[in-house]
Amino acid sequence: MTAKTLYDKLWDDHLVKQRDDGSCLIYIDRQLLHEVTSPQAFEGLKLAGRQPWRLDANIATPDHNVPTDKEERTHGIAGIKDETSRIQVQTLDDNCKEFGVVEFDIFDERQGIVHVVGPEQGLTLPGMTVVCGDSHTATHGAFACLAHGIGTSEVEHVLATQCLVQKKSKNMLIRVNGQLGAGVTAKDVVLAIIGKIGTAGGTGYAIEFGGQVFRDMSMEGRMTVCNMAIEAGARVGMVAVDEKTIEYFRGKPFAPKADQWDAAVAYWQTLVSDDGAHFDAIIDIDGAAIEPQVSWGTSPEMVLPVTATLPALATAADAVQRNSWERAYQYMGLTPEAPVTAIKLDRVFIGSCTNSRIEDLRAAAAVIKGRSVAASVKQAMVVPGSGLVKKQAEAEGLDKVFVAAGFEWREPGCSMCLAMNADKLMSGEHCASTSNRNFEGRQGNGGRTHLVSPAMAAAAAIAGHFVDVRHF
Ligand SMILES: CC(C)[C@H](C(=O)O)[C@@H](O)C(=O)O
Ligand code: SF4
Repeated sequence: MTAKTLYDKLWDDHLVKQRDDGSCLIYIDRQLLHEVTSPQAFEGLKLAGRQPWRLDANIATPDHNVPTDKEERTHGIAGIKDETSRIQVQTLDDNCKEFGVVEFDIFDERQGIVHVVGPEQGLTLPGMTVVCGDSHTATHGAFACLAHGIGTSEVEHVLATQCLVQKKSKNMLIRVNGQLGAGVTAKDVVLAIIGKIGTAGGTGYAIEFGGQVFRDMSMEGRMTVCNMAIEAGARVGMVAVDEKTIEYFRGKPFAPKADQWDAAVAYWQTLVSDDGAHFDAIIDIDGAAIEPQVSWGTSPEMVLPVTATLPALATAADAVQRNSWERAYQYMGLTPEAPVTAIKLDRVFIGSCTNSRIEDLRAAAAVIKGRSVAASVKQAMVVPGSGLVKKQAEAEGLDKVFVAAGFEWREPGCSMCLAMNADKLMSGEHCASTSNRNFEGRQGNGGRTHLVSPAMAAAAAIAGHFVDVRHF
């Protein structure tokens, strides 16, 4: 039997049909739905007079447009001020009721960002194909799933047929060897990877993250890394199953129970790349050399260790890079060769599907405890990824740590990760953000995003500028 990669196994286990031109039909086990990319899909079903092919494979929750302000939130959908946002969330509610799709609605404590909610509920399980009309679906690959984002017409296709037309990607292995230093987290690992391979480095590949650093990493950390596989150009990021993966799902509401649990675990344990499996590309990185990272520009690959100075234009690899750096400097209002630690912050955002899980909030709170947000920082906010993360954090008293330091403690949603709700940057403002995208206007028109880990964002909030959290 030929040795297979994890990706090959997941692919082969779901392949329904392959055509001569290489296009394939794969079976989809789970579809997650949110309010932004599902309305036309449901509309398409209605027009064609179709029903979902396998209703219980779908699950929905509103996340992008929901207000995170406590007072606004008490009014439910009616509390959403922006009309388009309100209609989207209402439409998701209506469609779920009409078709019978289970929805964690705005009042449900299980509501949250789809990529936080899926694993938390055990709706995402090892070995599944998971899709969502959302590019950060790669997050679920942390559980050895074949998970990727799809477009709205594909959302409709999956609703109607439970299948998807796909072409197989090539296999890439990114190994981060050795051990991370203290204060260096999963977010720093993935930013360092993107800094090295670039935002096109993974194009055409399904990336498996391997090596000691990922074996040592928590499931939350693995999700953070896979979440940003898309920012490295790949649609898919994965980590092989180990004991941690299996333990994560024990007792989760939608995870298999009793006899089915043992059978599932037996299958899950096969979800690793075989010895000698062929990878089309292998990249090795020394984990010990990774420092806390800060993005300085308008692409995740414009990223540096916190100890660095911003690049001189003369060091650009070519004219294309020089131009993009020049433009980024202009947009970000920064000067070449200035130290990263000289970047001052107007706002701090701890949240998003990259870093809003309990471990992220604990890491931020550990830095913040007993300290206060700098007077020069206009707003610092913590937005838990789901109602259950919020509840857990409150049970641990983390909310009190945040509030005592001057942070706002918000309701779950995508929030300031993207300017689709009331949480936005003003033009020219610099934000230390634990999210995953930093292109122009991402967090609000003219807003300037710096991608960092929760611990680095927390330290920046206290200091008012970036600081090396390892010595803070
Ligand atoms: C709105 C949605 C389609 C989008 C995505 O696909 O990723 C959003 O979640 C994002 O992060 O930009
Ligand atoms: S938190 Fe941000 S990246 Fe994640 S799904 Fe929401 S908008 Fe997209």
